[in-house]
Amino acid sequence: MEPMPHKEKYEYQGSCLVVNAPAKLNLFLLIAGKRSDGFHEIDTLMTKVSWYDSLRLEEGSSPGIELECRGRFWAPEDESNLVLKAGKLIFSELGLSEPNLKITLTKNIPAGTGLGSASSDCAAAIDGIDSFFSLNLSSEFKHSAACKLGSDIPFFLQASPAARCTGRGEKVQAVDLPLSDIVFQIFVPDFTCSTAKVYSKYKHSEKEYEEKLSEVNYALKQGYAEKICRLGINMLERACFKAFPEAEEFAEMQNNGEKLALSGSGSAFYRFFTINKLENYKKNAKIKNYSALGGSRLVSSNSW
Ligand SMILES: C[C@](O)(CO)[C@H](O)COP(=O)(O)OP(=O)(O)OC[C@H]1O[C@@H](n2ccc(N)nc2=O)[C@H](O)[C@@H]1O
Ligand SMILES: Nc1ncnc2c1ncn2[C@@H]1O[C@H](COP(=O)(O)OP(=O)(O)OP(=O)(O)O)[C@@H](O)[C@H]1O
Repeated sequence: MEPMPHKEKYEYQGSCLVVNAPAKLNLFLLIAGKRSDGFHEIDTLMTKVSWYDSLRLEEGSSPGIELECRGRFWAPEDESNLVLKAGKLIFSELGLSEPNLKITLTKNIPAGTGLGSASSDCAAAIDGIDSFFSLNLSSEFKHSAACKLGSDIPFFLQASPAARCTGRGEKVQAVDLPLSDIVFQIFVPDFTCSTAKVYSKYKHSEKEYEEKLSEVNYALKQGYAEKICRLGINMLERACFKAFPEAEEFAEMQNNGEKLALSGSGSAFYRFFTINKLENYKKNAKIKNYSALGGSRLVSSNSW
C-alpha cells in the first residue's frame, strides 16, 4: 500500500478545466474561547493532503450554472452545494449575469468527516471560475467570498501546503514545515459528525488552552513536523466524543492501543509515520484496509 498519488491543481482537457480539491488534516487544533458572534476563536495548523475531489468546468448548454455530482460519496446537487454558492456569489458580486457553465463535481472524499472536502470544493470553484473565465479576481475578492461561505475555505485558497489559521479560521498564515517525509493514514468511519453540533458541546478551559498553546509553540520552534504530529492535540476531541459517542468507540477499535488523532470536528482520525518507519510497518503488515465507510487511506502532504 503506497500513499495516494499527488495531483496538480489544474488539468486542462481540451476546452475543459479540471480543478483538484485536496482534503485537509488538522495537525493541531486549539480553541481559545467562544466569541460573542457564536463562533469559536481557533488556532490550528492544517495541511492539504493527497486525496482529492475534482471539479470539471466546461461550457454549459444554457445560461446559468449547472451542477452535476458524481463519485463514491454524496453531495447535494441543489443550491446548498458550496460549489454552486461560490459560482452564484462571484457573478452576483461582479454584477454579471451567470454564464453558460457546467460543473461536474466528483466526490471522492466524504463530507462531514473533518477532512474539509466541501470547503475545498468551494475554494476550487472560486479559483476554477476565476481561471476558466480569465476574470483576474484579486486575492482580496476571493478571500472575502470565501469568508462569506465558511470558516475553512480561506485555507484552501492560499497556495501553500500547510498554514496556521486563526480567528474563526479565516486568518491564514503559511507555515514552512518540512512535511514531505511524513505519511498519514486516515481512518474514515461510516458515520459523519456535524461541525455545529461538536462545537455546541465544547466546554472551554483557559488553563488547558494556555498549556496546549505553549506545547505547540515549543514544538513549532523546534521546526519538526513529527514533534507537532506526535502531540496529537485537538481541543474539539472531547466535544466530538460527547456529541458522537460512536467516534470514541471507533477510535478505540481501530488503534491497537495507539492513540489516533482526530481531524477537525471529526469523524475521521489519522495516525502518521515518517517514511522510514512506514517501511517497517508495511513489513509487519500493520497497515490494514478497514471496512469502514471510506476504509483507510495513506496520504502525504500536498505540495501546493
Ligand atoms: C473544525 C474545523 O474544520 C477546524 O479546521 C473548522 O473550525 C470548521 O470550519 P467549517 O466547517 O468551515 O465551519 P463553518 O461552516 O464556518 O461553521 C459551521 C458551524 O461550526 C461552528 N464554528 C465553526 C468555526 C468556528 N471557528 N467556530 C464555530 O463555532 C459554528 O456553529 C458554525 O455555525
Ligand atoms: N461540495 C460539497 N460536498 C459535500 N457536501 C456539501 C458540499 N457543499 C455543501 N455541502 C453540504 O455540507 C455538509 C457537510 O459540511 P461540512 O462542513 O461538515 O463538510 P466538510 O467540508 O467535510 O467539513 P468538515 O471538515 O467540517 O467535516 C453536507 O452534509 C452537505 O449538506
